[in-house]
Amino acid sequence: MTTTTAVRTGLALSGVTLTYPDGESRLTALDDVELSVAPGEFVAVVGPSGCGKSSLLAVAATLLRPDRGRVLIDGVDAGALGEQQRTSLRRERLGIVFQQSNLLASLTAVEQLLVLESVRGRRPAAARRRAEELLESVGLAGPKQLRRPHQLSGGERQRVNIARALFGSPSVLLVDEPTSALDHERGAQVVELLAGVTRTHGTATVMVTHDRELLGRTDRVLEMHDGRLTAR
Ligand SMILES: Nc1ncnc2c1ncn2[C@@H]1O[C@H](COP(=O)(O)OP(=O)(O)OP(=O)(O)O)[C@@H](O)[C@H]1O
Repeated sequence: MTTTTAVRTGLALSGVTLTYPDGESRLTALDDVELSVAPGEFVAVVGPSGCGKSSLLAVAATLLRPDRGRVLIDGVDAGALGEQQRTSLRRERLGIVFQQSNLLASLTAVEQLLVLESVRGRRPAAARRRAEELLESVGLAGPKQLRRPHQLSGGERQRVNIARALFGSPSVLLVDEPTSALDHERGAQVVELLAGVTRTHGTATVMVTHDRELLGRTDRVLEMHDGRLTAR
């Protein structure tokens, strides 16, 4: 099955509950979570350590199956899909930016974007052009595109991460603590960039953070406490 025909409607979680084994009992990491993010909307989720933010992203990314509830990506119910179809859904519809910039040490910035290209089957020259344009759009132009991760700053590496997440034209962008390794000014620039790409690429963007000073550029802020999500 291919999911490419689905219309872009963004991300919707309804009644999502996730538990982990915890000795004899189970720990509830997500408790009846409702979340709906439209295309072009930038939503922040804040909350203390251990409240369930990473679990929320993992479920939204279809990497973890919830005990109960539904996860819809562009209206496609991830729970109804087999493993292979979920992998396709993820590849075609989701962009994920992790906390650590998990770039491959031996590859240049432009190669980080192209590394998955053989899977997608775009023509090499067109793919390279797109990679260069995307890197430029996140503020990495010219020779910096040919640098390896250790030759880039933390903020620049995070920009490569964001460009890489956008490479497959995702409709949902999931971002985990993108500023945790950055000082305030660079963190603010990365959030500004995420606000910009949300508009220009029309992604339904969810950013998890504990840095409350960076929330001014988001459309909506949700609070997470003990696995429960509420509007602020
Ligand atoms: N694989 C696991 N097995 C058991 N319990 C887990 C597992 N992963 C997370 N937890 C627990 O689930 C709860 C939510 O964890 P989660 O990592 O989602 O929180 P978080 O808000 O992302 O925390 P942080 O801000 O510290 O990264 C915590 O109590 C955590 O200890």
